[in-house]
This record gives sequence, structure tokens and C-alpha cells, in this order.
Amino acid sequence: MKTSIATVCLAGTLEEKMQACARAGFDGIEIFEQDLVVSPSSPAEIKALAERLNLSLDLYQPFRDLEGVTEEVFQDNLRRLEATFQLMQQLGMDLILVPSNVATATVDDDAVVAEQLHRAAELAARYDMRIAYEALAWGTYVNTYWHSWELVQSANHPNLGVCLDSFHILSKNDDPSLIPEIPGEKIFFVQLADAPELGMDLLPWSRHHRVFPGEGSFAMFEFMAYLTQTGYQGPLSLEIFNDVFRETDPDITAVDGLRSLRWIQQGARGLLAKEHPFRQILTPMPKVDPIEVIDHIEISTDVPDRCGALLGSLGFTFVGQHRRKTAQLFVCGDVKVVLTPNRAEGTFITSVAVQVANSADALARAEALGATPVSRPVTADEARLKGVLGPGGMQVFFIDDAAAAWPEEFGYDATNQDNTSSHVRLDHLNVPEARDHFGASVLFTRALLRLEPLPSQDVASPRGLVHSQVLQSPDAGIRWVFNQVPPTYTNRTGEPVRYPGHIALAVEDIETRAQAAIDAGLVVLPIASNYYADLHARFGIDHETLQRWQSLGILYDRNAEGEFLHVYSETIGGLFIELVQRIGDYQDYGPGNAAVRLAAQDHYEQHHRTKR
Ligand SMILES: O=C(O)c1ccc(O)c(O)c1
Ligand SMILES: [Mg+2]
Repeated sequence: MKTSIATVCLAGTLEEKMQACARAGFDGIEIFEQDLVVSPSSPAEIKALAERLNLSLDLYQPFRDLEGVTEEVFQDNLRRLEATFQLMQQLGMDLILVPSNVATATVDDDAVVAEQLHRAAELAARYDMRIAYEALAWGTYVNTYWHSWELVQSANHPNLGVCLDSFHILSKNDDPSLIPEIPGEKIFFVQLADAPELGMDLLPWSRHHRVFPGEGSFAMFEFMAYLTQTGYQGPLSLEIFNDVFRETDPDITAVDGLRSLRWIQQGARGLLAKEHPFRQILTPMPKVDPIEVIDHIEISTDVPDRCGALLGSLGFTFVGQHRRKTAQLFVCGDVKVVLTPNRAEGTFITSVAVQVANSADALARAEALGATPVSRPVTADEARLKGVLGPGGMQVFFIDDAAAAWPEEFGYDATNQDNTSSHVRLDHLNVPEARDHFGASVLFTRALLRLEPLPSQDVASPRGLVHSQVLQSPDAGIRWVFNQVPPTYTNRTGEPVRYPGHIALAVEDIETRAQAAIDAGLVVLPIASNYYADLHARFGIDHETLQRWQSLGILYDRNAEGEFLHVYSETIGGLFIELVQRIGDYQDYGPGNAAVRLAAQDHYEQHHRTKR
């Protein structure tokens, strides 16, 4: 479908916003009145800029508080409307958005409102303009899409239709299943917005916390599928009022927005029967089979010896160095880690490689989601791994049969593996994301790998709130956690510190393994005694066990499904390693323990930093 985005979504001047939308590849934009009013460019200059950028100017908005008013107020509104039409003529635009009245409405009478809408449409017709009438969720008298549609029907004018905005419909749990009863040609415009569940009033929720489709908790695929059934063929537009977007580089936001429009169209295709006549209106995305296995993880480090020692203490075997490069391969059970030395950039996870049926399809899907391919120089006899750079800078590689032999370049021999580590698996992976990229990275990874989100959580660290989002594959073979780092993450003396990511290894005998690792030189993250006193209070665990756990740095949780024990290594730069043991059918991550960990890391950073 044709794609569009409201200028209100983006930071910058109107001109900068337009450039960013064009660069990202949008077909058109909605111009927000305020953006034009504050612009030094004349309407004619904006029109010319849009033409140069090959952007259509799809919708001018908003024209507020038109209807449901006394005749005297309405006369003044018509004068205002006419002036707006004249401005739109200079812009070369022909569609205006009229949201339902929230301020001046005094006449709660559908007959009067319909008649006023009709007269406004008559004026629009004289200027060859069209009006899209949108029910705002907090409109004084008109606040449901169905009511706006009834009014448009009674007004009965070819220059009047409705605008459907997913936020206003889904935020108040209105039933979207009646949308297919509206004929597609009477839907003049569609705005898509998602939002996280926040339990707050509609207006501030809408004005500050909208997010791109797929980044919130609304049933956006269903909404899109209902819309498609109307036969609507106009632009699919994004209208996101979001405080973070207003501070973010508009190029980042625009690319993220377009990705969400691809994602939602593919999702709606999945809900519509293959033979549905309107299904082909929706732009498809290259398909991938569900992905369940992380093949390997790459860590870039300026202290490869320290990282190697950390891995070694945890039971990893050093396989060898790449025959041509400085990278080193470490293996423990099913887990493969490649260490790539860097110069003074710190230690952090740089890439995640997943096993796919076909790497070309996965690459095509990633590119459709706005990612740029990355390639590494290889020689003719080496596996050429296909991969992309995700929005937050993480590289994702796709390993299919053709690339599966890559470990041999490190001298790896699969038949010659130590079997004491054979039941070690990757439990999860946790990566930090800057605030600007958090939503985009989550949506990108989710859409690319077909993962599903768990409910998000906020974790209190001593240096700010960390927003945490888990994505999981259907069989939980992949558990990928994103942590949104507080905007200024510092240590106690105010110096910025790299918020660490981590790799968690699933083991079946955590106490033995932790002890063996400590004996082999592992420094575990010390956990405060208060935590163990709390475990005693909450779970009644005996003091002897707790003492043993504290000496090993083990944290604990229990729920109806089972038990969870885990231990964290000390942090090297932006990385630490966790061991976890899941007992029974425990699927969680020890809620509450992440905050304990962040506080312990903060304390450790303060007290042991000078020793390193
Ligand atoms: O919050 C508002 O006022 C507002 C304005 C125009 C819209 O399209 C909308 O959805 C909300
Ligand atoms: Mg809207």
C-alpha cells in the first residue's frame, strides 16, 4: 500500500522532516498545521520541495472544533475553513482532517452535526477539497468511529468521508469488527498508531505515548485485517505523538516507521484467507520459517585474554584461532562464542547468528525491514556469512546449510567434543539498547525472526529505570531480552559507564558448576546479605542453603511452574555471563532479581573498579 507519515511524528524543522521521510522511502506525508505555521518556507516552497523529494502531500491537519456548535460559531468556523482551503490550494493539497469537536461543542444533536458537516463539505467541493472526519477518543459528543460514520452517512456528501485512527478505536477497547461494514471509498484516510498499556487517561496517553505499530500492545494485525476487508486503497499513514520521537534523529524515526508499515501489512496478510479479494492490496514481506536456534554469538573485546579466561573458567573450550583472522572460537556444549579483538572499544556483544533454512530469504526479509547488509571479506574457501546491521547497531547473521561449516575455519571438529559440557545450552541473551533505538530494535528483531513479546517490565537500577522487553521464539529456543538503558547511565561519580549485556547459559547442576568455575578463577558478582534474608522471609529457605548460595553468588526464584537459580559473573567492559538452572517448567527470569543484580553491579563497580 501507499505509505505516509504525519510530520508530527518527527523531530526537526518541516524541511528536515520532509527530507528524512523521503530518504526513508515514504510515498507521502501528512502536514501538521503547526509545522507549517512555524516554517520560514512559504506554502509554495513546501509544495516545490515535496515535488523535488517525490513526496505526495496527502493530508493537512488538524482543523479543530468545526461541528456541533451554535450557528454563530459555525459561521466563523466556515470562514476559518475557507481560509485553510485557500492555504491548501497553495500547497497543492486536497484532503483535510477534521477531528471531532473537543472544545467548543454545545449542540449534542446528530441532525445538527450532520447538517454542519454537509455544509462544510459543500464549501470543500467549491475548492475541490475533501474532508476526512475523525472521531477523537475524547471528543465531547462524537468519540467512536461508528458514530463518525453514522454522521458521515447522514451528511451524505461525496466530499465527506471518515478518517480511521487505530489509537482512538483501540485505546478505549472499541470493537473494530464493524470496520468492514464501511465502504472503502468512504474511508478517506487511515492513521495507524499503537501504544503500550499504561492505565492512564486517553488524552495524555495519546499525546505522549503513542508508538509505531508493533511497538505497543494493541491488536494491530486484526485492525489492519478489518481495514483491508473494506477495500480501502488510500495511504496507510502513521500518526505518532511521542515525546522520545520528538528528540530523536528524524532519519532514525522515519526508517523505523516504514518498517512498522511493512510489518503490519505482512501480519494482516497472515490473518486474511489467501483467496480474499483485497489481500493483494497488502504489500508482502519475504517469508522465513520460524527460527529457533542461535548458532553463535560474537563478542568484540579489547581484553581478549580476560574474556578468554572468563569463558575458560565457565567450562568453555578454546577451539582455536581463525586460520586467517585474529578471531577465536570458544565452545561449551551447544554454545559457540567467537571473540574478536578490537582496539580500545571495550567489550560487548556485536553479532548474533541464527540458524535459518535459507539465508537468502532471511536476508531479503531483513532488507525489507530496512536493515543494511553487512559483509565481511572472505577468501574463496571460506563460508560467506550473510548478515545485516540492525537499527541499534547489532549485527544479525544467517546460518544455513551452505554456511554451517564456518567453525572448521577455526579448526573445529564436531566429532571431537568434550561431553561434560554437552548439556550446556544458551538460555538467553540480553542486549542493551539506547533509548533512541529501543523500540526499533525490538520491532526489527521480532519481525525478522518471528519472535513474540512477553509483557515488558521496568527494572529499577540505582542509576535509573531500565525498561526490559523479552522476545521469544514459539518453542523458546530463542530468548532475546532488550534492556533500554537510562539516557544518562553513569557510575556514582557521574562518569558514563557502558551498560552491560549478557549471555546466559542453561546448566543442569548450577551449584557444582558455579563452584568449579570459582575454583577455575571465576569472579562471581557478590550479592548482599539482605537479599538472602529476604529469600528466607519469602520462601522459608534454610540458612545453610542460603549461606552456600551466597558464597556462590546464586540468586533464586520460585513460582507455581518451578524454580530458578542463577549466578552472574563479574562484568568485563559491557559484558558478563550468567549461569541459569531452570527446574520444573519455570519459564520466567527471576523477576525482582534483575534489580538486585543491577544494584550489586553498581556496588561492585564502585568498590572494585580501582583494582582492575
Ligand atoms: O490529539 C489531537 O488533538 C489529535 C489531532 C489530530 C489527530 O488525528 C489525532 O488523532 C489527535
Ligand atoms: Mg488521528
